[in-house]
Amino acid sequence: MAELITADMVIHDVVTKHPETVKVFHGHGLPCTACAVGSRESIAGGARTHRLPPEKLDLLLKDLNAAIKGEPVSVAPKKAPVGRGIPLTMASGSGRKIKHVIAVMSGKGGVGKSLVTGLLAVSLRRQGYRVGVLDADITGPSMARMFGLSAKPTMLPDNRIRPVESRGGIKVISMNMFLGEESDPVIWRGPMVAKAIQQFYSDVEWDQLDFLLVDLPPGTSDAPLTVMQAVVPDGVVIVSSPQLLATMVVKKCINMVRHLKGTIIGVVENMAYFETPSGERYEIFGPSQGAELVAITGAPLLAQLPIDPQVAALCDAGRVEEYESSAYQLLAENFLNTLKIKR
Ligand SMILES: Nc1ncnc2c1ncn2[C@@H]1O[C@H](COP(=O)(O)OP(=O)(O)OP(=O)(O)O)[C@@H](O)[C@H]1O
Repeated sequence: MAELITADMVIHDVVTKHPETVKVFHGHGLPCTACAVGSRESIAGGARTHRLPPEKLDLLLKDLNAAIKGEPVSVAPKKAPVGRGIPLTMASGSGRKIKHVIAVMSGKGGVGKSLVTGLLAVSLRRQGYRVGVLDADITGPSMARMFGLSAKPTMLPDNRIRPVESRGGIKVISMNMFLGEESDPVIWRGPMVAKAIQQFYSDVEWDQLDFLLVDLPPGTSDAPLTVMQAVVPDGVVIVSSPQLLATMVVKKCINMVRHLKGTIIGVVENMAYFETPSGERYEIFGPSQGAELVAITGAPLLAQLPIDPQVAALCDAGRVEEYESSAYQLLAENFLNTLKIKR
């Protein structure tokens, strides 16, 4: 028997499973599928928000159930607004194949988002999790280089894309993999960038993953907005450095996540100190701002990472997976504890 759509179901789950219902929602005056809130809102909640009387809610449910059976509906199925948060469906997805989509963000450039993304992926993979990395920094991608990947992604039937797998088994997709030369520039306006990110998420055959880590470019404009509204991550990790300026700009990013009703699962303070071989610590970029970040976000400090020339050298050489560090192990442990994940 076909599944029945009921008022308590989450809009995101309904449209993910039945994309044909997007137009029905919209036809009934509920633009929730184009809003980040729709990812957590029930149908009844959406109806309340948009002041739909009970009899109209009943009619909406009747039409939704008719639509999934291919039967006629009572409203003209309007075209839904695109690109403003309709949760994207995964490639060939019957149900959700990725358990956790986590965005790594910072308002400020160069604080080490990519490094944190890469090393968190490595630590999780070492613990046996199935991990993917989506490099959403379309114009300044770094993931292919960090993992030493020069192969091109394979095109599958139906124009889907198979990501490139690292030596350690991490699935990676990055714009550089599609360029003739690594140094070729990507000179695109915002909508093109947004489209590429959407394709990296929905047209890539990620298969079953425990974690898809999304490395975002700095700032609060097109790319982070696309990820927050269209991909709708389950959580966001904020990366900062102790510099006051970085912290100030990072606050903008925290406010953006809040504004879009995202969940900050933790903060990471990178470049927190430098430790000499004899164990002396120097706070090169000033005293830690970790406590302030915790106070602002209400989320735990997942790690304070040292400046380590070795990690920079390994990233440049495409050998990030060879890096060993207790600080990153702790980052992964705290991350998993925060999410309360068991293998
Ligand atoms: N803790 C660290 N120790 C040593 N080098 C680091 C550390 N963190 C980052 N780096 C180096 O600093 C540079 C910038 O780091 P990264 O690319 O990760 O920053 P980002 O925030 O992703 O930058 P962008 O704003 O360009 O996206 C890289 O060369 C990286 O290897």
